[in-house]
Amino acid sequence: MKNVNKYERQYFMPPVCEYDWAKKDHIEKAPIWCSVDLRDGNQALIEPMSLDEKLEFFQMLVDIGFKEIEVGFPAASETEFIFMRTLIERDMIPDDVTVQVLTQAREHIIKKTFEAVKGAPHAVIHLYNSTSVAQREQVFKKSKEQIKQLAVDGAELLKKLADETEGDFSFEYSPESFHGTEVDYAVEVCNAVLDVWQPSAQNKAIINIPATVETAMPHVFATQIEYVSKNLKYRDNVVLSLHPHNDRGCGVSDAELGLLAGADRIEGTLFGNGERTGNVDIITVAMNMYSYGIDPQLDFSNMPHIREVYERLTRMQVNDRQPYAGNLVFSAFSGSHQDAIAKGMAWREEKKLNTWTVPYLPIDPVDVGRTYDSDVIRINSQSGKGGISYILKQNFSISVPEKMREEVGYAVKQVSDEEHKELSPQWVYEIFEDNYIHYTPYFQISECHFRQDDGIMAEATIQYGEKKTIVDANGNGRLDAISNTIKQYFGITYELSTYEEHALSHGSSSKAMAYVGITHDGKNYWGAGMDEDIIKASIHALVVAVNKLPEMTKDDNHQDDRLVSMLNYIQTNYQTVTLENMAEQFHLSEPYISKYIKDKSGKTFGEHVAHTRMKRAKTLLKNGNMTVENISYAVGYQNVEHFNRTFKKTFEMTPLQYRNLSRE
Ligand SMILES: CC(=O)SCCNC(=O)CCNC(=O)[C@H](O)C(C)(C)COP(=O)(O)OP(=O)(O)OC[C@H]1O[C@@H](n2cnc3c(N)ncnc32)[C@H](O)[C@@H]1OP(=O)(O)O
Ligand SMILES: CC(C)C(=O)C(=O)O
Repeated sequence: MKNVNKYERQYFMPPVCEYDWAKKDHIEKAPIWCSVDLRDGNQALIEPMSLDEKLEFFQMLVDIGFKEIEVGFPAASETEFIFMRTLIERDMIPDDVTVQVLTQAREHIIKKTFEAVKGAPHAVIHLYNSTSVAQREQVFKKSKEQIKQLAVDGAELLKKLADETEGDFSFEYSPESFHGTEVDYAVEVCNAVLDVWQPSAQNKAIINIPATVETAMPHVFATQIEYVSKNLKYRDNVVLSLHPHNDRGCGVSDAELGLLAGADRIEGTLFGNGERTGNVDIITVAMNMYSYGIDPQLDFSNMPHIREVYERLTRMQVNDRQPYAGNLVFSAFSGSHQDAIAKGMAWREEKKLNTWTVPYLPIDPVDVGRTYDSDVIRINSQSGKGGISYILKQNFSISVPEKMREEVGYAVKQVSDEEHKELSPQWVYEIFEDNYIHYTPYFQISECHFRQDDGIMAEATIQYGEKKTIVDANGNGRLDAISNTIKQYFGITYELSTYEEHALSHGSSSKAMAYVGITHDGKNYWGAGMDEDIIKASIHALVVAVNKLPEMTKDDNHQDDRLVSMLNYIQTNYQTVTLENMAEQFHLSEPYISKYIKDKSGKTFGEHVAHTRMKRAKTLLKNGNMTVENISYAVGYQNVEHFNRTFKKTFEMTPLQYRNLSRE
């Protein structure tokens, strides 16, 4: 950065530096909050708010619990003036709320301001003038004495007009551009203004220290504020207020350290709207206190609503990472965070904790109107088994067995990695379903009967392609007996290593969920089943797991190499495959291929093609960036109607219904 020599520090340390503020480790109580959204926030908008918009915003501030609201700069524009008049004339200011208006230290502006506040039940008239070296020299071209006199003249006029105007008024003074002002001089000007106003216990004055342009580090600001607090006259009758901006990105720290240093009041805005980088974000300061167990006396429990109103009326956008309010601020995508959150939530439930200690979540998202389901654990390629299992459990009541989680995790992550997409809970569920429930089996058990006979005797109908064989075997339980029929029939070995089941309470269904893990050659293979009948669910899970054994996919006796090649050919060429080009590829006749596939796999050539195309179409639909027509062509259907019908038949819904479901 070659221009660095152009810059030098633009702030002053106080003549005496004390650091009592540094000995305090927390803020003890909520300050007086003053929202300046309708003034400082509004003056910084590309398009300032209209009268109706200001009225709606005002109401929201009242609902949040603000007791002091700077409603505008009435001398600035007709809208500002009328807004103030409307609040008074329509009696819209609640008894416990004080409105505040800003004015420069110029006679005609002050007079116009008093016209605006005439009849106010109670209003603060906020006077400001810049005291900084730069503005004394460059803007006002006045000496220190003359600038002080400008403030004093303004203060006197305020006092005079307040006496003459109907209504109840108190005063605030800001030495604007405080950071560019010698600290003792700023205090001198404030004290001169206070000498005019003579604040009392019944009629306190507000001295507001603005970090108009934030040029100092927060600890410097705190040290300055401690000096101001200790050197202001009438201190007991003065409310010391801060008005931090955020040019260095430290507005919140300025406010917090300034409160430790003796300030009583904070002026700021929602979401930090305001000039340039904005004013201090009151939500963050308040919620930081909340996270320490201090009631901020402001209600942000419906943050999504506050955010919606704010975005609509200001036409600003709340950043995804905005503390306590952004879309992503409670979301964990990464595996270790998700794992810790899921365990922390389980711990909390198990121990019935009242205090919040869940790792990675500074506050309970529910307290600001967010939900665990859609906000906290979100799945992409950075996610892990803990988070993925949490999603399946929270959204679909699927409790993946501990030992199965890693494999499920990798299956889900892989899809996100390949698609470069976040996966919705519905998508995660479908991956689980495709891999463990709807896994296309080479064999099935189409029927089975049990009888008590030295343990359990199972009689299973094993269906392989068109062929059905009834096999008997004993076992020490029903699943074990069925497993033995399979082992016996196929001549394979494996160990039934995990079996878990639970009821599925999701939605209106009352199904049972079963998970089976088998071990073969030191490797685990998993399947899951869902059925009203728990034994059917268990058998299904077992059959899926066994179908995944390498023996079942490689052994010539059971899995024809030629069939595998044909099915692979269909999978790879699903867009264009026909019996004709398969016949050419395999040097066989079309009718032969057709019959061969049906006999060996139990499904027709057309069903295999449609199934593969539909699976691909489903992925493309979920990606959301292609039209249904284009997807239809992409997966090999020239006729969109035909595509729609096939999709509906396969998934019992139209492509559009599916797309909408995936977005939810
Ligand atoms: C840091 C802050 O946010 S301060 C608040 C800033 N907000 C706004 O300015 C928004 C509303 N402002 C306005 O609508 C207009 O500026 C008005 C109506 C207040 C004044 O309008 P105008 O007089 O037409 O213009 P402008 O603001 O440029 O006036 C500048 C003059 O005011 C003087 N001035 C500026 N601020 C002050 C002040 N606080 N006290 C006394 N004089 C001041 C300037 O020195 C300059 O004086 P000059 O005429 O001798 O050169
Ligand atoms: C008028 C004052 C308080 C102000 O807005 C500022 O200095 O930022």
